[in-house]
Amino acid sequence: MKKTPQTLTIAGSDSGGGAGIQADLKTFQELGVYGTSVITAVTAQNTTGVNAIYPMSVQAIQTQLEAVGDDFDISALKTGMLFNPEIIQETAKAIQQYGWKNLVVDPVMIAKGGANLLQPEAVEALKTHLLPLAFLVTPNIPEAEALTGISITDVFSRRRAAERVLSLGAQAVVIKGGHGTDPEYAEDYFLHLNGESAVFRAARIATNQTHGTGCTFAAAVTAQLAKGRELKEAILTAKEFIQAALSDPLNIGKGHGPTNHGAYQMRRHEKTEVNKIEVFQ
Ligand SMILES: Nc1ncnc2c1ncn2[C@@H]1O[C@H](COP(=O)(O)OP(=O)(O)O)[C@@H](O)[C@H]1O
Ligand SMILES: Cc1ncc(COP(=O)(O)O)c(N)n1
Repeated sequence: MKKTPQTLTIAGSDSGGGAGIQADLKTFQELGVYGTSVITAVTAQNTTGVNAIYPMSVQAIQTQLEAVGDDFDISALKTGMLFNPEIIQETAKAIQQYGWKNLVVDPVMIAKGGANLLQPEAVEALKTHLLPLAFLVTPNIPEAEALTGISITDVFSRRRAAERVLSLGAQAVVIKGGHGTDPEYAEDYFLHLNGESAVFRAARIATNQTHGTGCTFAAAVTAQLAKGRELKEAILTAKEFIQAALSDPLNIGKGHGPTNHGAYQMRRHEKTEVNKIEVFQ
């Protein structure tokens, strides 16, 4: 009997439903994989900001990881908000113990409203314990700068930062361009340890409905990897998914609204064109 691909997200809960665990599970569902979750922290959050963060105890995280690891065949997984060094270490330990492959590390650091979702002292733990296990790391521009100490101002510094991330032990990196200054395009830069590189370019959409874009993008890559897609193909689908999710806004909340997780499948169903993604090798 054919089994549904099973995935795992290890991340924080967003009570507003647009980012974190909630965004990941919605994305998994939309892309046809089964999603499990380990909650690292509960945030009291909505589209206007993060009001409070309640990290889970290491024991609560360990037992969730065990519950998932002992029962499910995880084909791909992602990490999001990990908050502190202890949670990062526990997560890395379980990934190694269960031999989970296809790890997508979204090195979540700061929420759009400015709240710290990773303690500053945890950046080192992320570099030491988690990046060496990563099949793909998906930093946005400020996260890539924090991981590498390189200020990204042009395509050359972007390449150097990507190389530096790979030197920390990850197999591949995508530096996402949502925070870039180009008014026309949102460009994501891919670099693999085997030397392959690519630029995924989409038309920049003028919107403030961007809450959870990074989580959604990484979850979409994870879902596609779980289905056995090749890495660059998985990234292209993720880019199409986020482009559709940004193109059909839900207009929910008073601040940075969530993206529309249902838009990609809706557009495929209705055969509506999504803004084309250009890929430059
Ligand atoms: N305004 C936008 N228009 C089109 N794509 C965007 C826009 N903002 C972000 N993206 C895309 O969404 C994904 C998440 O990127 P980014 O916003 O940089 O991450 P994060 O949410 O982690 O800060 C990337 O593929 C990026 O190119
Ligand atoms: C629990 C949680 N995890 C992650 C994010 C980052 O969201 P974004 O994808 O917009 O960077 C968030 N705001 N809340």
